[in-house]
Amino acid sequence: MRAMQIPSDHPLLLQIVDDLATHGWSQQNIFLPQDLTRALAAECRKRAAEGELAPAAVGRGPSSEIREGIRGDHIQWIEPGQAEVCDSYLALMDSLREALNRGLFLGLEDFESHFAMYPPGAFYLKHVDRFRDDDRRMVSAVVYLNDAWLPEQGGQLRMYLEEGAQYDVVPIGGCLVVFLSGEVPHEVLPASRERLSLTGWFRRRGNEPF
Ligand SMILES: O=C(O)CCC(=O)C(=O)O
Ligand SMILES: [Fe+2]
Repeated sequence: MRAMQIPSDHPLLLQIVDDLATHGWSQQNIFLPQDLTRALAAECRKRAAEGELAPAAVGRGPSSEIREGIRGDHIQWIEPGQAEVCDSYLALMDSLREALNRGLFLGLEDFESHFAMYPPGAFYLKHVDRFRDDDRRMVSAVVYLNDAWLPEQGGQLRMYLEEGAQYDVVPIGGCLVVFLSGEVPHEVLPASRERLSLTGWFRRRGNEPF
């Protein structure tokens, strides 16, 4: 798979920056190239088959716990150097990080991300992506890895926007959704089929002294 670095002034990235600045979120239906989407989906399925995905926890640190009544996805955190396809994804997200820093002066320093697999019927109740005791997450970015998804199969990402508005994203392969982590409550609706994605967060530096 080709390395996916693209210039941080690519029109698609500038569009995302502009959307975030004007309304706090952006949806790009054709973001990941089809071959990369397929390869990432295969990598996610392989890891699931090998038992590497684990039920996701709610919260952070010692108080985090598995609560399927809140979220029912299985995840695995991604590290650089594990797989070429994942490195291609990380390179693409790094270009987006640079574009966000250039356009919005967010001071984003790193990116953490995981594969997520929602079995049929699994959901993630309404939440925001920032922890009470850790506000480093600034921008959330989700890419979907599902072939030929139909709206009637469910699994939408529902975002709660200003003035009571709601917006649903159908998790179609190759689509990217980006939003301000602390400002957009959202939920994942249950689906009638397995739902695959990569979810990540751009983070700024913490407030530790020195
Ligand atoms: O998969 C999605 O559409 C969103 C997942 C999500 O909200 C999360 O992992 O925090
Ligand atoms: Fe979330």
